[in-house]
Amino acid sequence: MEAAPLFSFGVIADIQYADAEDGYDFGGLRRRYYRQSLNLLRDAVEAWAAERPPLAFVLQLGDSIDGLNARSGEAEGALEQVLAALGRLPVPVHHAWGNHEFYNFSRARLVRSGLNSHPARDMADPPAGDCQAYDFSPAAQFRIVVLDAYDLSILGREPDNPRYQESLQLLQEKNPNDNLNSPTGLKEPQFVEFNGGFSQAQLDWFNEVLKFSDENQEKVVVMGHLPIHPDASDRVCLAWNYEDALSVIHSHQCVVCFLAGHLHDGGYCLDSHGVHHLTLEGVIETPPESNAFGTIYVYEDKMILKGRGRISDRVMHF
Ligand SMILES: Nc1ccn([C@@H]2O[C@H](COP(=O)(O)OP(=O)(O)OC[C@H](O)CO)[C@@H](O)[C@H]2O)c(=O)n1
Repeated sequence: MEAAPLFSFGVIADIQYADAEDGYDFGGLRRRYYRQSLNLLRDAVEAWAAERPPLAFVLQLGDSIDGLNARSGEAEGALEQVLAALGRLPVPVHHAWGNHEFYNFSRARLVRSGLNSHPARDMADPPAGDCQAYDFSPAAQFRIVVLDAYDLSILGREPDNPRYQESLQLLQEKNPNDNLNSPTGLKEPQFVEFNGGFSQAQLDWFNEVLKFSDENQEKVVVMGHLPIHPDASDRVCLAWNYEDALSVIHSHQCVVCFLAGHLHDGGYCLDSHGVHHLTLEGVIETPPESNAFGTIYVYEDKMILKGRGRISDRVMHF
């Protein structure tokens, strides 16, 4: 029998709840179960809450409610429902922010919402007060880093904000299409409005966290809404400057796994530096009779993912 894990945690991505009839993705091929996604979340919470020993925390990888809510004026109510479901867990939930958070809320609103899981700020944090990037240590010699993949973005900030202007300039340099959500004809197809990237300030902070972890022989799991490895994603769903994030990770020894959402079909690769990149299947495109969540059991030398529904079991050695 397997020895007891050091700790375990839940993972879930792209719930995209809305009290709306089923629809389809932009391509018209994949069904989106907007209303049912809340029931799948509740089932996930029930399964996690029953686990013994209890989980240490849950990672919610972003896009908790769908952009449809902004159009129907139901964003606050939809978020309340999702947070109430997660609130039944007796453990902390750490939230990444995705594009659908920004279709519904400004960054300023998110900072004051239940999706702000950032602990009390200290001097080592990234400079921008509205950046959802932080780290914590759930157990000796392990660290979790939450990254904000929309720190560079035209979503979530007012046009008079300098970060918005910097992001718009970069996006327009890379994407000459009239519709900035369209990747048609792009050499770097990730440069679309529904993605974003990491500011230099965030990358510098990330580098310092990983330096500390290297020096203290810690293993690090990183999470963010957008995937950063082309073999764990289609090229359209990657973070704008995914290569910069990868360079930071690869200049250190400590990172063992990068968890992301956004690509609802999911993906996985083990990269050339031994880092596991796991992109989780999205709840929103999961039929009501299935599900898409998992529990990760952490050991000294591996993580074992027990997937439910569309998410496969996986052993990730390090
Ligand atoms: N080729 C495209 C794709 C999308 N759009 C528009 O962009 C907005 C966001 O798209 P949406 O599918 O809602 O984003 P998700 O985060 O749910 O999914 C991301 C990946 O596609 C999942 O695999 C929306 O307004 C689309 O209409 C576009 O114009 N052109």
